[in-house]
Amino acid sequence: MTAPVIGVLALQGDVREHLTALAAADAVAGPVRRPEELAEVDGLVIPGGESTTISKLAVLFGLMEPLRARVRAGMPVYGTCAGMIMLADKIHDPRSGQETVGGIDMIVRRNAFGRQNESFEAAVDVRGVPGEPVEGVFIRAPWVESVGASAEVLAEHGGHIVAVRQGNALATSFHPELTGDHRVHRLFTDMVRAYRRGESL
Ligand SMILES: NC(=O)CC[C@H](N)C(=O)O
Repeated sequence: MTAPVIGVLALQGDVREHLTALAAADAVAGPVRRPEELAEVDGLVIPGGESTTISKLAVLFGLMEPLRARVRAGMPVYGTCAGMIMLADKIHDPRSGQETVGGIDMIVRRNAFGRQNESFEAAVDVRGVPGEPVEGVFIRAPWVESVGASAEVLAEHGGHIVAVRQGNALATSFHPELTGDHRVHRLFTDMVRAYRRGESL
């Protein structure tokens, strides 16, 4: 079977790092900015960045509804940090009025680990990633306050949930695309390969 085609939502954020990591995990990777580009990919990464900006631009570019539709229809999607926030059915701070794509029954708290200058790295054991713990890079990172019954917690740090999967949707508070360790991207590309084979996720 040919390599899976995986898009990176390229509205704002660390798009290039994800493109590199996906290519290293044997996917054909390209940026997605328009609904027609979204229609052509087998899976999508939503990068880290600023989730309020990504959300506003997704609405502006006419991508929010197509994104929701494809995630609902089963397309594999992986969100890091701001991308994790985009995949949350609910954001903790209801004042924000920030729209999300949703897909994971979880409540996410933005900037929960503190400000930019409180960013840190920590070893994180991620279920489904074989071998050594993953080096987790946390940059103004969210954590997950709570998950619903259908969401599976894959990792915790300091008593807080930092990685979650629900069927076709995967999310991490941290940024594996910044470390040169592509095991989490490999986990995701394996999900995309399974989806292309018609397996249910
Ligand atoms: N590194 C990141 O993606 C930070 C996420 C950012 N704090 C947000 O709320 O969007």
